[in-house]
Amino acid sequence: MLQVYLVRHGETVWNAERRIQGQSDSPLTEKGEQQAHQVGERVKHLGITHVIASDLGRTQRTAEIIADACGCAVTLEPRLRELNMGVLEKRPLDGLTEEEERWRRTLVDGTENGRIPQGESMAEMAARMHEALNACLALPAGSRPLLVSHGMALGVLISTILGLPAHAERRLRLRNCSISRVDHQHSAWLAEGWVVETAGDISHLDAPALDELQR
Ligand SMILES: O=C(O)[C@@H](CO)OP(=O)(O)O
Repeated sequence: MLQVYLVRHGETVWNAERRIQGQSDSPLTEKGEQQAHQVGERVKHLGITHVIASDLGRTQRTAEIIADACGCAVTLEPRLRELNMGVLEKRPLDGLTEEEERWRRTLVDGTENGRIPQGESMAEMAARMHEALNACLALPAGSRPLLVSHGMALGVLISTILGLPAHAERRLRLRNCSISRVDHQHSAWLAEGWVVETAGDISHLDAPALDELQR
């Protein structure tokens, strides 16, 4: 059985400001750095062998802190990036025009191939996230990877493993530096392949963490 840990990055400046990031980036806040250290403390005795991170700055920084605690190196994986949110990136969630809010809703309400102008669909993101997860199956036997990614990206991955539509991620709260785990296993009882062990665990954090854009 392969166990894969999934971590959302620590709190960022734009998370705290309720500003949409997507594939744009803002740095971790001081609290975000602390959260990453708390993940490191939590996972450092779990035998993590690989820390694999989205190549955006906020995930790289979170991954460096966790990898330091685990004594391993960080590998960058662009397929773990957050959803490309096109023209809504860098926009404040509370300041969207009516048209922008309609684009956002089309994205998250299950409209087939719904996307923000110049952005990516949930299905496209789900496909690349599954590719990145499945790539872990090629690691040497006995590996225990930890992936550092993003709120919607991980939410879509977990939702679709469960057989739910991608936009079901809106019903899954993945706070900054929450830990989830999925296992790839062959069981006589559970479904073959990936199963979800835990989602959104924040018991290692000592202060309330934001969910995506504090929603
Ligand atoms: O991009 C963002 O602003 C949020 C959206 O959910 O994701 P994350 O903070 O996890 O990158």
